[in-house]
Amino acid sequence: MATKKRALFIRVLVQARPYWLLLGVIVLLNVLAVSLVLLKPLGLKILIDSGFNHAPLPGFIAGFFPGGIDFRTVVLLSVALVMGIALLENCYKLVIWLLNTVAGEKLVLRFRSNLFDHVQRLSLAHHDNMGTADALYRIQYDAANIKTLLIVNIMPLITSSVTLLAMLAVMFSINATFSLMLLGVIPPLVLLIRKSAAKWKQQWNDVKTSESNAMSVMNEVLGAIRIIKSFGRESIEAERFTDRANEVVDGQMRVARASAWFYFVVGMLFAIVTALFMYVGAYDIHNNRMTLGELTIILAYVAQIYGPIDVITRNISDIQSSLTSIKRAYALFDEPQEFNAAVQHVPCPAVRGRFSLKNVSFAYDPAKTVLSGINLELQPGDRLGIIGSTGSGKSSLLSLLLRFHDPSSGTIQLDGLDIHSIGLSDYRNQFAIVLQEPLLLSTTIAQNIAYGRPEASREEIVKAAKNANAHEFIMNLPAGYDTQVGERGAKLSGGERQRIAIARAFIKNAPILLLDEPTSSLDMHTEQMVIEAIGRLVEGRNTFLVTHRLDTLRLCNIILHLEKGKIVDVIRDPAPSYLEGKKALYTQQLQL
Ligand SMILES: Nc1ncnc2c1ncn2[C@@H]1O[C@H](COP(=O)(O)OP(=O)(O)OP(=O)(O)O)[C@@H](O)[C@H]1O
Repeated sequence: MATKKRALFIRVLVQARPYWLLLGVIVLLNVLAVSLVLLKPLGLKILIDSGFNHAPLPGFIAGFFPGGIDFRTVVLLSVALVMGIALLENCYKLVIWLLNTVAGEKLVLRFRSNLFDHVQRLSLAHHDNMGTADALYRIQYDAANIKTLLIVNIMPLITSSVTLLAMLAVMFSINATFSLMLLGVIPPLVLLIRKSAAKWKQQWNDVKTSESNAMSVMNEVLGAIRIIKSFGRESIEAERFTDRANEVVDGQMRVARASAWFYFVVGMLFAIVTALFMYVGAYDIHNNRMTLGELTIILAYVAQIYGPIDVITRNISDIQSSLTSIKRAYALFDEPQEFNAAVQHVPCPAVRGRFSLKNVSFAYDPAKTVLSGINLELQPGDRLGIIGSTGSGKSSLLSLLLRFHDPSSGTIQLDGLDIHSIGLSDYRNQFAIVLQEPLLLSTTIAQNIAYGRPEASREEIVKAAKNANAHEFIMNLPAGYDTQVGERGAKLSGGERQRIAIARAFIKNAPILLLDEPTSSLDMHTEQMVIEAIGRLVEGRNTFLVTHRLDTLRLCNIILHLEKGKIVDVIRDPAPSYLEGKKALYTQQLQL
């Protein structure tokens, strides 16, 4: 195993640490179960040798019958041995199967949970770049390969290796020539299995591709059925589907032919070995070099030996593909989290709200500056309205305040402390946010409102909803506060979702408020209700409000105008004429 693979394997073992004992028990049971496999033909051997040919019983059984044994007892003993071994073997299988399931599922659960937890803590820049599908695939499918590797690949590999070695050892003790002959068959058999496995894999992939081609024809046709009908193309599309479906049949036939040939060759190989052993064995028995019972054991092992060889060969190559998937899952683990645990952070002191931005610049991509040279001083209780045309950097400024991203240069201070020196979750806890598209979770209205403070009482939830002008519509819903909002709040209107988001901000009671276009997707009537609720919410809190609606700006005492990432002006306590001027400018821009 290359060094990298070995390092990865060690990482997997460390990840599996809480289950080492369980995995150890499974290995032990598997190895013990091998002795039962070996003992399987013993009953038959005793029946043949001691029942019919009057040979003495094997030493470890003879001790139980000091006075000798009659034919009837030998028969009963053989039958009892066959039954007893089968019973034990199946009990073992049952226990091992259950333990494998417990260990496998727990391994996956722990790995997935750790990975999920880690992914949530990756920077927003990472999520923006990678998207969600890739992370989802790695957590859902790649991580599950930890079970495949340890339980499906390695456990059977250990068991089969021990079984194979033990069978060869027993055979060797009975007849060295036979075991050496069998050893000679193993290398070509391994080669044959490896070559065939690679070929089958490719053929199965081809079958899957043909199947998905046939499916896509169906999908396309049923999705565009009106056009198909209007052009009268039904028969041609049916032919197109049949052509693709025929490729599936051809592919399946190729797999079937290859498998049939493989099993024919393997079957013949073992028939030749069995015939050879019978031929040589017959003379050995005739010349008293071996008993018939011993030959029976050897032939039984020959019949069983293909299983372990097959398992070992296939699993060695499957381990490679499991490790490749696990590597992808670990690659996600190795992405640095946004919070650097190595840096000592101070707890956030009680927020007074003095924000100071000094020469702050920022770029998502070094080639394009989004904010540059931002200088701003805010006093406790200030309500800052941020305006500017689309793409001017308003939301990016909020992202910097929330530490979703870090400035490329410059500093942001809160009450004299660099915000990067404050513990991240402690810092973010000082904020409540309301976005243009509020994100609700698929639980009840009450749980959504109490999201930032799950311990809130029902009275507090109702009070927050009343403050957010939401109580009335909530009470009109069939289950009131216990109504399920559906995925992302799909069962509620935009205005209702927004008021829930405002209630959520009320209940969090954070000293700093960020609002990003909270009213821009609402109709006029709803907007008025939301503005009224926001008016109550901003009282006594440091507020950053991004908006295109200049009416909403009347709630603010400072206006910051951004264009192309730079400050155009910052006006404290603007006169109504200033706002009117900005309104005129915006109307002009919109007309353009
Ligand atoms: N995650 C991102 N990655 C790269 N570029 C981004 C990202 N988010 C925004 N930008 C770019 O940064 C610039 C500023 O975007 P930002 O969203 O801050 O503007 P905005 O003033 O809030 O615009 P709008 O009013 O349309 O919401 C834009 O050019 C935008 O394309």
